Amino acid sequence: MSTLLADASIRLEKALKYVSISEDAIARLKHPKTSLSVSIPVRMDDGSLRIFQGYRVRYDDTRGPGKGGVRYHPNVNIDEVQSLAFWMTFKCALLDLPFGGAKGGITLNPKELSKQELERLSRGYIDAIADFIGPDVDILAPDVYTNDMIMGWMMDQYNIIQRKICPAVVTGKPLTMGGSKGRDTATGTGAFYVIHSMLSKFAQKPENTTIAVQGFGNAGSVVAELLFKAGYKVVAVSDSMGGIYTEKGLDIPSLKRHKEENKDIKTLYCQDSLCDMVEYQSLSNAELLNLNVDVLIPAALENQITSINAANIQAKYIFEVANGPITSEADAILEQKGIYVFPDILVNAGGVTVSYFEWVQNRSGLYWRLTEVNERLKERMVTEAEKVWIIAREFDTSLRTAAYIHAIERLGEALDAKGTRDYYLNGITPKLIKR
Ligand SMILES: NC(=O)C1=CN([C@@H]2O[C@H](COP(=O)(O)OP(=O)(O)OC[C@H]3O[C@@H](n4cnc5c(N)ncnc54)[C@H](O)[C@@H]3O)[C@@H](O)[C@H]2O)C=CC1
Ligand SMILES: O=C(O)CCC(=O)C(=O)O
Repeated sequence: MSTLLADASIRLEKALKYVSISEDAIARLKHPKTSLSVSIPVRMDDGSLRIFQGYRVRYDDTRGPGKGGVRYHPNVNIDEVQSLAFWMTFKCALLDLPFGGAKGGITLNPKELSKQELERLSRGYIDAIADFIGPDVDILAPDVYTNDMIMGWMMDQYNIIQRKICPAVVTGKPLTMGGSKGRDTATGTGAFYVIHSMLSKFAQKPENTTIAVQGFGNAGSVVAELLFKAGYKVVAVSDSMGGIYTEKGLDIPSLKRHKEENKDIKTLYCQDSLCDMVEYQSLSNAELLNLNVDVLIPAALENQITSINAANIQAKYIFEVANGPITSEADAILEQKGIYVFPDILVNAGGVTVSYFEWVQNRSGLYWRLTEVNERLKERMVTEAEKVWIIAREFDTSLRTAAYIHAIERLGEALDAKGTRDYYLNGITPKLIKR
């Protein structure tokens, strides 16, 4: 069984065949630059001491400081964090953001901790990694089961250690602490811009388009709501407890409100978890993936579509809002079936793009209106999606390979421009591999 990072690297290998890039740059792109593993002691509310395992990986920082979220989840491990940092590297290059790729995580189920325990843990994480982060070094942000409140604690802890105010060390903060308008909805909004513009290429009209969304958190619920408002028929959504389906289309704003009140999404339509089988059906996360819909949006976790279930997918288009929801083996099966897969490093890049805007605003001290943030976001997302589309047609590759080609060209150029000390010492020039 290959690791997640090994599987992620297969995408890099595929794209390398089409790109002029030096052997040195390729060698450097295959390994994370820094992988930090820390233990975080936390005093629990009952007086006991619990040690949590945390990570921060900086995969590459050639194009700028490391950038990436922090995940709190029971399955967090070093392989997952390295893969997520790998994806961040290519995502930032694809969107032409002046950042490298990084990611962090803590292995825990945050639902089992009190708010006070969560705050002590978040501050403890910053104590453990403070020497390895900073506005010009590596910048944090939210990811699965982390949010603006946690980002606020992290920024405050970093300020305490530095004895100065450093808002640009963390993005996705509360607005009152220097957060950007629109960061809370940026991942879903960016995904909506890509989906809407790409579906128009297939003359896919919103009112005739059925959509299923797996994952109803920060990313999934926002994209589902925007698609609903644009007239698309969102027929199924799910969260970690399972999902709900109706042929006539769900009322997404009501579902969102229901979920915000900490309720199971199924209970809006079903008194218990067993639904009235005529109009609404409850379904598992696995069943949602197999629905006969036009568009499938995985917006939860990685490895959801694998060699085991890829043959059952019926959607015509998949937009990856989650990071890494499809394995490389499944990619091949979906390609054979003629399914268009729009890759994570493009589709979910709205989050980091507005994080970049937040970092810029923190450093300039001048804050933007929401319309300004969203206009700039749309312009970047649609422009880079269009470039990916053109590259895929030019080289007759999948959209994923095209996205990697586009990102690697930018990364390779930066890696070679930087050079390495041995060139200066020996006068060697890097060998280019020509396509
Ligand atoms: N938050 C952000 O800015 C960004 C998030 N992403 C990616 O989007 C995905 C979702 O992240 P967020 O929405 O931020 O997280 P979140 O913590 O806000 O929501 C996660 C959602 O997934 C659901 N979920 C958890 N396990 C599940 C399972 N096994 N099956 C189905 N649903 C499940 C949860 O119930 C929740 O609704 C992740 O892959 C993340 O890396 C990507 C780019 C940026
Ligand atoms: O906003 C950011 O800096 C990173 C968001 C993130 O973790 C991701 O795109 O996967």
